[in-house]
Amino acid sequence: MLQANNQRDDVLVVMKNAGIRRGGRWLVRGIDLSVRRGEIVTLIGPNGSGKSTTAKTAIGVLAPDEGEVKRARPLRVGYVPQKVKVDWTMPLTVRRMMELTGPLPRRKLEAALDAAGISHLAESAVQSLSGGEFQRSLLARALAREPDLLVLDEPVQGVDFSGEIALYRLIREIRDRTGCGVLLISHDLHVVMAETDTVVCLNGHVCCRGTPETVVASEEYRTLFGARAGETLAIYRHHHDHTHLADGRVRLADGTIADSCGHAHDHSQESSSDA
Ligand SMILES: Nc1ncnc2c1ncn2[C@@H]1O[C@H](COP(=O)(O)OP(=O)(O)OP(=O)(O)O)[C@@H](O)[C@H]1O
Repeated sequence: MLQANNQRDDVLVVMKNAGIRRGGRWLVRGIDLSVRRGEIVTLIGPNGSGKSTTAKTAIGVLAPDEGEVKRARPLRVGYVPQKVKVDWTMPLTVRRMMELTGPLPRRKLEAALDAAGISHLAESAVQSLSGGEFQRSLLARALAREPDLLVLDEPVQGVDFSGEIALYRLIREIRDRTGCGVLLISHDLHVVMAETDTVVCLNGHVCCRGTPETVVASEEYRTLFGARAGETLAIYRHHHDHTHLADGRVRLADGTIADSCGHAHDHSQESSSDA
Protein backbone atom coordinates (compact mmCIF):
# COMPACT_ATOMS: atom_id res chain seq x y z
CA MET A 1 0.00 0.00 0.00
CA LEU A 2 1.11 3.57 -0.56
CA GLN A 3 2.61 5.55 2.26
CA ALA A 4 0.43 8.14 3.93
CA ASN A 5 2.34 11.05 2.39
CA ASN A 6 1.97 9.67 -1.10
CA GLN A 7 -1.69 9.01 -0.47
CA ARG A 8 -2.29 12.65 0.35
CA ASP A 9 -0.70 13.63 -2.93
CA ASP A 10 -2.52 11.05 -4.97
CA VAL A 11 -6.18 11.71 -4.35
CA LEU A 12 -8.13 10.82 -7.49
CA VAL A 13 -11.62 11.74 -6.34
CA VAL A 14 -13.09 13.29 -3.22
CA MET A 15 -16.79 13.55 -2.41
CA LYS A 16 -17.81 15.90 0.36
CA ASN A 17 -21.32 15.77 1.75
CA ALA A 18 -22.53 14.84 -1.74
CA GLY A 19 -26.20 14.19 -2.38
CA ILE A 20 -28.33 13.24 -5.37
CA ARG A 21 -32.02 14.11 -5.42
CA ARG A 22 -34.53 12.78 -7.94
CA GLY A 23 -38.32 13.02 -8.00
CA GLY A 24 -38.45 14.84 -4.68
CA ARG A 25 -36.37 12.33 -2.72
CA TRP A 26 -32.73 11.97 -1.84
CA LEU A 27 -31.27 8.86 -3.43
CA VAL A 28 -28.06 9.38 -1.48
CA ARG A 29 -27.10 12.15 0.88
CA GLY A 30 -24.14 13.22 2.98
CA ILE A 31 -21.65 11.06 1.10
CA ASP A 32 -18.03 11.62 2.14
CA LEU A 33 -15.69 9.45 0.17
CA SER A 34 -12.25 9.51 -1.40
CA VAL A 35 -10.24 7.20 -3.62
CA ARG A 36 -6.48 7.53 -3.90
CA ARG A 37 -4.08 6.13 -6.44
CA GLY A 38 -3.29 2.54 -5.49
CA GLU A 39 -6.26 2.31 -3.12
CA ILE A 40 -9.17 -0.12 -3.40
CA VAL A 41 -12.41 1.24 -1.99
CA THR A 42 -15.40 -1.09 -1.90
CA LEU A 43 -18.96 0.19 -1.67
CA ILE A 44 -21.32 -2.31 -0.10
CA GLY A 45 -24.96 -2.05 0.85
CA PRO A 46 -28.34 -3.60 0.11
CA ASN A 47 -30.18 -3.25 -3.20
CA GLY A 48 -31.20 0.33 -3.81
CA SER A 49 -28.88 1.71 -1.15
CA GLY A 50 -27.24 4.08 -3.62
CA LYS A 51 -24.01 2.32 -4.58
CA SER A 52 -24.32 2.88 -8.34
CA THR A 53 -25.60 6.41 -7.80
CA THR A 54 -22.59 7.16 -5.61
CA ALA A 55 -20.13 5.69 -8.12
CA LYS A 56 -21.72 7.61 -11.00
CA THR A 57 -21.48 10.79 -8.96
CA ALA A 58 -17.83 10.10 -8.15
CA ILE A 59 -16.89 9.88 -11.83
CA GLY A 60 -19.08 12.75 -13.02
CA VAL A 61 -21.86 10.83 -14.80
CA LEU A 62 -24.20 12.49 -12.27
CA ALA A 63 -23.72 15.98 -10.83
CA PRO A 64 -24.37 16.33 -7.10
CA ASP A 65 -27.45 18.31 -6.05
CA GLU A 66 -25.67 19.27 -2.85
CA GLY A 67 -22.14 18.96 -1.57
CA GLU A 68 -19.17 18.74 -3.90
CA VAL A 69 -17.10 16.27 -5.86
CA LYS A 70 -13.52 17.02 -6.82
CA ARG A 71 -11.53 14.95 -9.28
CA ALA A 72 -7.84 14.97 -10.15
CA ARG A 73 -7.08 16.52 -13.51
CA PRO A 74 -6.48 14.89 -15.85
CA LEU A 75 -8.27 11.75 -14.73
CA ARG A 76 -8.76 8.75 -16.98
CA VAL A 77 -11.64 6.62 -15.76
CA GLY A 78 -12.27 3.01 -16.76
CA TYR A 79 -15.89 2.26 -15.94
CA VAL A 80 -17.63 -1.11 -16.00
CA PRO A 81 -21.31 -0.34 -15.44
CA GLN A 82 -23.69 -2.76 -13.78
CA LYS A 83 -25.82 -3.08 -16.87
CA VAL A 84 -24.41 -3.26 -20.37
CA LYS A 85 -26.61 -3.06 -23.43
CA VAL A 86 -25.58 -5.75 -25.86
CA ASP A 87 -27.63 -6.62 -28.89
CA TRP A 88 -27.46 -10.37 -28.46
CA THR A 89 -28.86 -10.95 -31.96
CA MET A 90 -25.85 -9.28 -33.63
CA PRO A 91 -22.63 -11.26 -34.04
CA LEU A 92 -20.01 -9.43 -31.99
CA THR A 93 -16.49 -10.53 -31.12
CA VAL A 94 -14.72 -9.48 -27.94
CA ARG A 95 -12.23 -7.50 -30.04
CA ARG A 96 -15.05 -5.67 -31.80
CA MET A 97 -16.90 -4.97 -28.55
CA MET A 98 -13.79 -3.34 -27.13
CA GLU A 99 -13.69 -0.97 -30.08
CA LEU A 100 -17.39 -0.06 -30.14
CA THR A 101 -16.74 3.32 -28.55
CA GLY A 102 -13.73 4.03 -30.76
CA PRO A 103 -10.74 2.35 -32.36
CA LEU A 104 -7.91 1.21 -30.14
CA PRO A 105 -4.24 0.81 -31.07
CA ARG A 106 -3.54 -2.91 -31.46
CA ARG A 107 -0.92 -2.79 -28.69
CA LYS A 108 -3.36 -1.33 -26.15
CA LEU A 109 -6.12 -3.70 -27.11
CA GLU A 110 -3.91 -6.76 -26.78
CA ALA A 111 -2.33 -5.54 -23.54
CA ALA A 112 -5.80 -5.06 -22.05
CA LEU A 113 -6.96 -8.51 -23.14
CA ASP A 114 -3.78 -9.96 -21.68
CA ALA A 115 -4.23 -8.06 -18.40
CA ALA A 116 -7.78 -9.40 -18.12
CA GLY A 117 -6.54 -12.93 -18.83
CA ILE A 118 -8.60 -13.42 -22.00
CA SER A 119 -6.13 -13.03 -24.89
CA HIS A 120 -7.35 -16.36 -26.21
CA LEU A 121 -10.92 -15.04 -26.46
CA ALA A 122 -10.28 -12.00 -28.70
CA GLU A 123 -12.08 -13.51 -31.67
CA SER A 124 -14.79 -15.28 -29.65
CA ALA A 125 -18.41 -14.18 -29.93
CA VAL A 126 -19.48 -12.21 -26.87
CA GLN A 127 -22.68 -14.27 -26.84
CA SER A 128 -20.70 -17.46 -26.27
CA LEU A 129 -18.76 -16.25 -23.23
CA SER A 130 -19.36 -17.56 -19.73
CA GLY A 131 -20.42 -15.08 -17.04
CA GLY A 132 -16.84 -14.75 -15.78
CA GLU A 133 -15.40 -14.39 -19.28
CA PHE A 134 -17.96 -11.71 -20.11
CA GLN A 135 -17.05 -9.73 -16.98
CA ARG A 136 -13.39 -10.03 -17.94
CA SER A 137 -14.13 -8.74 -21.43
CA LEU A 138 -15.82 -5.68 -19.88
CA LEU A 139 -12.82 -5.28 -17.59
CA ALA A 140 -10.49 -5.48 -20.62
CA ARG A 141 -12.52 -2.77 -22.33
CA ALA A 142 -12.12 -0.52 -19.28
CA LEU A 143 -8.40 -1.32 -18.96
CA ALA A 144 -7.73 -0.41 -22.57
CA ARG A 145 -8.18 3.22 -21.53
CA GLU A 146 -5.21 2.81 -19.15
CA PRO A 147 -7.30 4.31 -16.36
CA ASP A 148 -6.11 6.18 -13.30
CA LEU A 149 -9.38 5.16 -11.67
CA LEU A 150 -11.09 1.87 -12.35
CA VAL A 151 -14.77 1.78 -11.37
CA LEU A 152 -16.37 -1.64 -11.31
CA ASP A 153 -20.08 -1.94 -10.61
CA GLU A 154 -20.80 -5.51 -9.47
CA PRO A 155 -17.92 -7.11 -11.38
CA VAL A 156 -18.68 -10.60 -10.09
CA GLN A 157 -22.28 -10.81 -11.30
CA GLY A 158 -22.89 -14.09 -13.06
CA VAL A 159 -19.63 -15.48 -11.70
CA ASP A 160 -19.39 -18.53 -9.45
CA PHE A 161 -17.40 -18.55 -6.19
CA SER A 162 -14.11 -19.75 -7.63
CA GLY A 163 -14.47 -17.33 -10.54
CA GLU A 164 -15.27 -14.59 -8.04
CA ILE A 165 -12.06 -15.21 -6.12
CA ALA A 166 -10.07 -15.25 -9.37
CA LEU A 167 -11.66 -12.01 -10.54
CA TYR A 168 -11.01 -10.22 -7.24
CA ARG A 169 -7.43 -11.45 -7.36
CA LEU A 170 -7.10 -10.12 -10.89
CA ILE A 171 -8.41 -6.70 -9.84
CA ARG A 172 -5.84 -6.60 -7.04
CA GLU A 173 -3.06 -7.57 -9.46
CA ILE A 174 -4.12 -4.83 -11.88
CA ARG A 175 -4.02 -2.33 -9.01
CA ASP A 176 -0.59 -3.59 -7.94
CA ARG A 177 0.81 -3.43 -11.46
CA THR A 178 -0.69 -0.16 -12.69
CA GLY A 179 -1.11 1.70 -9.39
CA CYS A 180 -4.61 2.78 -10.39
CA GLY A 181 -7.26 3.51 -7.79
CA VAL A 182 -10.23 1.14 -7.72
CA LEU A 183 -13.81 1.89 -6.73
CA LEU A 184 -15.57 -1.42 -6.48
CA ILE A 185 -19.27 -2.01 -5.91
CA SER A 186 -20.78 -5.06 -4.32
CA HIS A 187 -24.33 -5.63 -3.14
CA ASP A 188 -23.03 -8.50 -1.05
CA LEU A 189 -22.90 -7.39 2.57
CA HIS A 190 -20.94 -10.39 3.69
CA VAL A 191 -18.21 -11.02 1.20
CA VAL A 192 -15.74 -8.37 0.23
CA MET A 193 -12.12 -8.42 -0.78
CA ALA A 194 -9.58 -8.77 1.96
CA GLU A 195 -7.37 -6.54 -0.17
CA THR A 196 -9.89 -3.75 0.02
CA ASP A 197 -8.30 -0.83 1.82
CA THR A 198 -11.57 0.78 2.75
CA VAL A 199 -15.11 -0.56 2.85
CA VAL A 200 -17.84 2.05 2.72
CA CYS A 201 -21.24 0.75 3.72
CA LEU A 202 -24.14 2.66 2.19
CA ASN A 203 -27.80 2.80 2.99
CA GLY A 204 -28.76 6.07 1.33
CA HIS A 205 -25.95 7.60 3.37
CA VAL A 206 -22.62 6.36 4.69
CA CYS A 207 -23.57 3.97 7.50
CA CYS A 208 -20.02 3.07 8.36
CA ARG A 209 -16.60 2.63 6.87
CA GLY A 210 -13.51 0.70 7.77
CA THR A 211 -10.94 -1.91 6.88
CA PRO A 212 -12.37 -5.39 6.30
CA GLU A 213 -11.02 -8.24 8.38
CA THR A 214 -8.20 -10.14 6.81
CA VAL A 215 -8.51 -13.28 8.86
CA VAL A 216 -11.64 -15.32 8.70
CA ALA A 217 -11.59 -18.00 11.35
CA SER A 218 -15.09 -19.40 11.30
CA GLU A 219 -15.41 -23.06 10.36
CA GLU A 220 -18.60 -22.41 8.37
CA TYR A 221 -16.85 -19.79 6.34
CA ARG A 222 -13.95 -22.09 5.55
CA THR A 223 -16.36 -24.82 4.55
CA LEU A 224 -18.31 -22.44 2.36
CA PHE A 225 -15.45 -20.68 0.66
CA GLY A 226 -12.65 -23.22 0.91
CA ALA A 227 -9.60 -23.13 3.15
CA ARG A 228 -7.67 -20.74 0.92
CA ALA A 229 -10.51 -18.28 0.50
CA GLY A 230 -9.52 -16.52 3.71
CA GLU A 231 -6.42 -15.28 1.91
CA THR A 232 -8.55 -13.44 -0.59
CA LEU A 233 -11.92 -12.75 0.94
CA ALA A 234 -13.05 -11.35 4.24
CA ILE A 235 -16.41 -11.11 5.92
CA TYR A 236 -17.74 -7.75 6.86
CA ARG A 237 -21.07 -7.76 8.65
CA HIS A 238 -23.27 -4.94 9.61
CA HIS A 239 -26.88 -4.50 10.68
CA HIS A 240 -28.87 -1.73 9.09
CA ASP A 241 -30.85 -0.74 12.15
CA HIS A 242 -32.72 2.23 10.72
CA THR A 243 -34.61 3.38 7.64
CA HIS A 244 -34.30 6.68 5.81
CA LEU A 245 -37.65 8.26 5.05
CA ALA A 246 -38.50 10.25 1.93
CA ASP A 247 -38.59 13.52 3.89
CA GLY A 248 -34.99 13.08 5.07
CA ARG A 249 -35.89 11.93 8.60
CA VAL A 250 -34.95 8.54 9.98
CA ARG A 251 -36.99 5.76 11.58
CA LEU A 252 -34.84 4.19 14.27
CA ALA A 253 -34.85 0.52 15.31
CA ASP A 254 -37.31 1.19 18.14
CA GLY A 255 -39.77 2.83 15.71
CA THR A 256 -39.14 6.41 16.80
CA ILE A 257 -38.53 9.10 14.19
CA ALA A 258 -35.41 11.26 14.37
CA ASP A 259 -33.92 14.03 12.27
CA SER A 260 -30.81 11.95 11.53
CA CYS A 261 -29.29 8.58 12.32
CA GLY A 262 -26.27 10.44 13.66
CA HIS A 263 -23.75 7.71 13.15
CA ALA A 264 -21.50 7.81 10.11
CA HIS A 265 -19.14 5.94 12.37
CA ASP A 266 -16.05 3.84 11.93
CA HIS A 267 -16.44 0.07 12.21
CA SER A 268 -12.86 -0.71 11.26
CA GLN A 269 -12.14 -2.51 14.49
CA GLU A 270 -15.48 -4.28 14.69
CA SER A 271 -15.47 -8.03 14.81
CA SER A 272 -17.31 -10.17 12.28
CA SER A 273 -19.24 -11.78 15.11
CA ASP A 274 -21.66 -8.88 15.43
CA ALA A 275 -24.00 -10.00 12.67
N1 LIG B 1 -32.84 8.50 -12.21
C1 LIG B 1 -33.45 8.08 -11.10
N2 LIG B 1 -34.63 8.61 -10.73
C2 LIG B 1 -35.27 8.20 -9.61
N3 LIG B 1 -34.80 7.25 -8.79
C3 LIG B 1 -33.64 6.68 -9.12
C4 LIG B 1 -32.89 7.06 -10.28
N4 LIG B 1 -31.76 6.31 -10.32
C5 LIG B 1 -31.81 5.52 -9.24
N5 LIG B 1 -32.92 5.72 -8.53
C6 LIG B 1 -33.28 5.06 -7.26
O1 LIG B 1 -32.25 5.37 -6.34
C7 LIG B 1 -32.02 4.30 -5.44
C8 LIG B 1 -30.55 3.91 -5.47
O2 LIG B 1 -30.27 3.30 -6.70
P1 LIG B 1 -28.85 2.68 -7.01
O3 LIG B 1 -28.90 2.03 -8.35
O4 LIG B 1 -27.80 3.70 -6.78
O5 LIG B 1 -28.72 1.56 -5.86
P2 LIG B 1 -27.71 0.35 -5.70
O6 LIG B 1 -27.26 0.34 -4.30
O7 LIG B 1 -26.64 0.44 -6.74
O8 LIG B 1 -28.68 -0.88 -5.97
P3 LIG B 1 -28.44 -2.35 -6.54
O9 LIG B 1 -27.64 -3.11 -5.53
O10 LIG B 1 -29.84 -2.89 -6.65
O11 LIG B 1 -27.76 -2.22 -7.85
C9 LIG B 1 -32.96 3.19 -5.88
O12 LIG B 1 -34.10 3.24 -5.03
C10 LIG B 1 -33.33 3.57 -7.30
O13 LIG B 1 -34.61 3.10 -7.65
